[in-house]
Amino acid sequence: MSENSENKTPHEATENAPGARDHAAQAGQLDAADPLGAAVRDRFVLDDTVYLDGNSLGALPRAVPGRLAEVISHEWGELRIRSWDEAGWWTAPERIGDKIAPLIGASPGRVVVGDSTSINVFKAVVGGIRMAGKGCTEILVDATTFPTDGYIARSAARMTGLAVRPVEPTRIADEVTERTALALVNHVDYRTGELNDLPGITNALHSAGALAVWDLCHSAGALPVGVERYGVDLAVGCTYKYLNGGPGSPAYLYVRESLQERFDSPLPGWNSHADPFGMTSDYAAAEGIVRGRVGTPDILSLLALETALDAWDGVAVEDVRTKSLALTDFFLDCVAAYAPPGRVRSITPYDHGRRGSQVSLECSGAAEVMAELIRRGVIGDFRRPDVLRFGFTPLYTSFADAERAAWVLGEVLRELPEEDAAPGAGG
Ligand SMILES: Cc1ncc(COP(=O)(O)O)c(C=O)c1O
Ligand SMILES: Nc1c(O)cccc1C(=O)C[C@H](N)C(=O)O
Repeated sequence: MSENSENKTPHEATENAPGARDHAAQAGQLDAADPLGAAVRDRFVLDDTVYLDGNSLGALPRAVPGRLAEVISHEWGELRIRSWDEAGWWTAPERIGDKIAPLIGASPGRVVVGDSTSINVFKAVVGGIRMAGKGCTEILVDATTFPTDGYIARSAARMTGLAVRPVEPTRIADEVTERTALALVNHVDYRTGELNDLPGITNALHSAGALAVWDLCHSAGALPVGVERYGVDLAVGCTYKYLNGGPGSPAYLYVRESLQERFDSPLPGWNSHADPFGMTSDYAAAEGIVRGRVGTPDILSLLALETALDAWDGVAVEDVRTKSLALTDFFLDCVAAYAPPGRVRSITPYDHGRRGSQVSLECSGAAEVMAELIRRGVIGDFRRPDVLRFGFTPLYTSFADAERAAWVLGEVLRELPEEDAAPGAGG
């Protein structure tokens, strides 16, 4: 595999002869030796395109359509209202939370599934502020965050009378003060694929008396998170990326066990009530992670997610991480070999300790280049102004996919001369 990829950058490549597809044989060897390999890949519906957009929408697990058909025809069609009890609909948010828990390093009873990530950010930030000390006057927000977290955090701060200070993740340890209630940080940067230092940042926040709130959207299912091991206080994440739950599948909220009793949800809907069918006008929060619930769960999406998570049977997230790093190393090597020198530059760190499971390449005319890649069957995505994003989902991405994507990228870059590729074009 790429022993010295950390010293090599795509723009240093010198060999670009079209036809010198010299990494293809290596891809075959790596796939043959891959312990996740074809059997796990076969759990997904794939076609002959190279799908490198699982960091935005994961592929469809093969078992989901049949399960959904059964839920619709039997549980909804025949059992109807009885399914809330008889088919376990009512308890699905906690049950499926327990299925996600091991993937992020949590014990049972710490994760509840429901609502969107944006809504869970709101619950976590306001809930965190309500647990913070009286003298706190501000929250810190990852300056590079996916926008929704920033928008929600600013609104939450406005509602609670606190200030918001955007801080680069690497600066949080220096910027946190005794007046900081919490910091909201993305574990992996959606744009660059950079992995932020969750243990170090969490520790620094705790040393200053602040809570650590993590957005795991781009890390859960791609690498071990270790929420309990590192003492994370609150975390949120989506399930439609590396967890393959489907478009708009419900998100999750993690609350550290020792904080659950103090977790005062800003959205105390009836599903989080200690006695929801008491239908009383007074609110009494349920015990435990149930208090992270709001209203009626989105059962069809929830149950699709539950079956999607079966694709993890027998798979260790540590093995997924090993393959993810091998895939991204190999892709960077292939890009170095196949792309015309100087046309792309990786903005994803080469250092394994700082890399998530995607490779982002800065490229002039990126919108046009990605459109052409997609036309040729290589599906990544584009983020303005000039970033090509390639997400690697170790459960189903093969080394052959990585090689083919880099090869087609090389072809496209040779055919679209740089001067024709307007920087920042498209949206
Ligand atoms: C880091 C991060 N947070 C939040 C979101 C979005 O959350 P929601 O599912 O609420 O749209 C995304 C992606 O869409 C994301 O990448
Ligand atoms: N959630 C998405 C959607 O509903 C439509 C299109 C894309 C998305 C995404 O997830 C974007 C993604 N979070 C990103 O990293 O850019």
